[in-house]
Amino acid sequence: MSLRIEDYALIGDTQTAGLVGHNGSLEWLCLPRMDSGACFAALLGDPEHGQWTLAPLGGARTVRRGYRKDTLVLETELINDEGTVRIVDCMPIRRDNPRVLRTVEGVHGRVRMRSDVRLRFEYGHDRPWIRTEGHRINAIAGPHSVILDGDVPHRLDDRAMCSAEFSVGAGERVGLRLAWAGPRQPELERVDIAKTVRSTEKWWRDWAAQCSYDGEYRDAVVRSLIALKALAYSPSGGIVAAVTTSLPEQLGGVRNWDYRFCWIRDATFTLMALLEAGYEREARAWREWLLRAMAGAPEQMQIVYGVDGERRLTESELPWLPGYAGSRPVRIGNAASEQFQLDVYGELMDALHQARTHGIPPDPDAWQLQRTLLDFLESHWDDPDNGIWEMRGPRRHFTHSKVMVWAAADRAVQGIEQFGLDGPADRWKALRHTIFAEVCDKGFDTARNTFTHYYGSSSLDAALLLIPAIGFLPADDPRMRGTVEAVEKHLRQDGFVQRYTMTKRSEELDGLPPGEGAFLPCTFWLADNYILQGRRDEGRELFERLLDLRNDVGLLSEEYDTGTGRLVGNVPQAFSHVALINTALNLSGGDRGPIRRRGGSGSTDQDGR
Ligand SMILES: OC[C@H]1O[C@H](O[C@H]2O[C@H](CO)[C@@H](O)[C@H](O)[C@H]2O)[C@H](O)[C@@H](O)[C@@H]1O
Repeated sequence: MSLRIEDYALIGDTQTAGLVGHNGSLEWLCLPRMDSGACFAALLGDPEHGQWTLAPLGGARTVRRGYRKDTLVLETELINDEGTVRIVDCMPIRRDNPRVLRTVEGVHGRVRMRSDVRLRFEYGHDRPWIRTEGHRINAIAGPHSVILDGDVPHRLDDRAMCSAEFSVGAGERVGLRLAWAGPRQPELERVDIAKTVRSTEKWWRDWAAQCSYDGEYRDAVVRSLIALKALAYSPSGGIVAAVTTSLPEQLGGVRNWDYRFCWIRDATFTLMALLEAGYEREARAWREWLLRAMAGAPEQMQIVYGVDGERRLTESELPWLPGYAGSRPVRIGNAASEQFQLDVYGELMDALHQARTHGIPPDPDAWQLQRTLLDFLESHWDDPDNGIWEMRGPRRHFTHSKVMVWAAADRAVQGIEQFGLDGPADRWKALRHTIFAEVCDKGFDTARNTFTHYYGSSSLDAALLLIPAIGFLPADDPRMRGTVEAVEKHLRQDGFVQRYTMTKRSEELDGLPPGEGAFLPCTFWLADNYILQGRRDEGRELFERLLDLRNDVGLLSEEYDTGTGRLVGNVPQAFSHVALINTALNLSGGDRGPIRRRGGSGSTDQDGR
């Protein structure tokens, strides 16, 4: 039986990441990069697909679990009749090889422990050749070579499982290390595990200390920032949407996607939250990643890239994996990479505009890129697209997509007016005005007093809750109030918001059978609208309900299944943590919250100019 998605905690080294269950079992680990094949994939299958269990012999229950304050160093305390142990898990920030360090500390009594390591490369498909070299195990298959060593030796059995039994008494410590090396890398040196855990802890604390937010939700905000930092691939500055693939949006369903890639949209949202919280270095690194990834012809711009800017993210299925809770297919790669999504241009222009506003020194290449994008948009803004929700059905004129092209034109105009950049201001103003008028005409249903999902439709889209944040219309505009009411009435489920109207007919729209959880970022956006409308108490109440959905270590996935009361979808999800940070800052910031500053710059076309 799989653990629940909320039973997992994250460890990572800002280049790759793993998930540890509340029972001390490491069930997901991709080496050497976040998007590499997993060597532990039990999360999407069973122990034979790769897993490292570390637990008291004969069972135990978890008494406490949490990260050491302001770090990504995880502690899991387990108890049984013999006593209590604490497992400390982390991945040191990488200088050379990716490593997982697992330390068992005796807290009370003397506890007999067992470590079982099943290394299976390529998502549980490849059983490696495993050799014992003294105290060390070495598992090799193709490009992978993993060593397992530490204070106690593991022995290999005939089922390719490496096991160790040992005991720890109060005050004693046993350290274990798993490290990846490429095929031609030199012999790995032994490390002082305790010292390395301490330096990892310090690294995260120093990073968290840079956070400029010190409001009432500081702990939740810092935990989310740490999750985002773990999603940023440090060698390039790319930011992945989540560290997992194929955790289902509906338990047992088919909406299972690979999120270990850098969506321009998710990454720009992430960047803005990092900027708001004082992390400028990450913002610069992301801009560099972006310029490299997007270099070339604008018509070839993708909506999602690999962590190093790779373009080919071919989607395929892994038929040997039964999927999380039987949710098939398990997919790697993502066909959304071939989609056309207009909103991305607006998000990108907005992110670069916010970077300027925050005083990040301008980069001439970045402005040149923006000019090229605007040229492209001038002749393509009225093409149908796949939209923010990456619809796999026919392309349409999504209202949110057009609003975001308006945002692209608006930020370009602001670049000229506020920062003295060079460009055809009158042409871009005219474009902005044309789009504004068209959206208000074709994307708004006057009879129902709401913006609609796509031109001429009667269905709804929670992405339109972003309109005030973007600055297209203020939150107290009657059309926006009407849209919020419609979302409350038709897209809410037990208080949480679904992305868009989902009926049997909507299968034609997204190309998938209906059924998924409430989308957590959309629910945060509803809270933002309450705050902007002056309904602060409702905003706070909804925000605190969302905070309660975090698991015991403060992590959120993408969606929440209100029926079963469980988190669903990939985890930890950047989109959800970004939205959490923004709403916390909006609640604490009063008139200076990010949403006001971002959308309320007064450059809008509200009067239809
Ligand atoms: O619902 C179908 C689509 O679902 C995924 O996209 C979602 O996740 C993306 C990454 O967080 C996000 O940018 C997008 O807005 C979401 O709809 C999936 O990646 C797509 O392939 C799929 O078509």
